[in-house]
Amino acid sequence: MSKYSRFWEFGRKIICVGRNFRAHAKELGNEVPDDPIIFLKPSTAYVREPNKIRLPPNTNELHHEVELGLVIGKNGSNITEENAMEHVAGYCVALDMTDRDKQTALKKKGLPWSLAKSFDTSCPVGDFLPKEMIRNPEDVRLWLKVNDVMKQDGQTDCMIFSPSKLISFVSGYFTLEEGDLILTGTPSGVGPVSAGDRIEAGVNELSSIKFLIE
Ligand SMILES: CC(=O)CC(=O)C(=O)O
Ligand SMILES: [Mg+2]
Repeated sequence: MSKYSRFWEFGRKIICVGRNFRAHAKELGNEVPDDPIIFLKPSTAYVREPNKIRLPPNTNELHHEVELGLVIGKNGSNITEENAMEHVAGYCVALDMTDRDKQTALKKKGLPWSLAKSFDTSCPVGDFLPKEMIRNPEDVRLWLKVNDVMKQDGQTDCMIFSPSKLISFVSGYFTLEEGDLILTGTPSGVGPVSAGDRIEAGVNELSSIKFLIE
């Protein structure tokens, strides 16, 4: 068993990348960024099956975003793109649950997105997938169904910034530590979920998660 098989218990950083897929930036009317857009979630955002995703306070529009998670296995700062993958212990399927209404209101005021993105249970995660299980993280299918209807189905080769580029960029600002998780952005098809809905999501056919909205 890998040291990282319960990476969410390390209590480390969850570093998230926004607008890393052109089609998703376009569907929300956002510009395609010149540099990665980065935000953080606290470790209290983690939730695992069979626990449920809770609606944040006063939400009108909770959105699902399926993402590929990179689990960091080696500390480092100022990591080069060439060496970046040496710092990855493995992968997981993750959701970046987002209070879209709140995010839109905060964006209009030029304020940080934390309340919209970082609430308890905003980061459901699947099992740890050791690095050997995904030979090329730039060739992975990310999919998500709500109540058995496919809503997101994208390939990581459509990422604007590759996993290596993201690790190199982020590590120039934050020292990456063992057990950190990087969420690499969502493909298009994000949309609302309500109490009682069932989300199922996965990477390829390798790993899938099922969560109920409370
Ligand atoms: C607009 C967003 O919420 C950005 C984001 O999280 C993404 O994955 O893209
Ligand atoms: Mg996201």
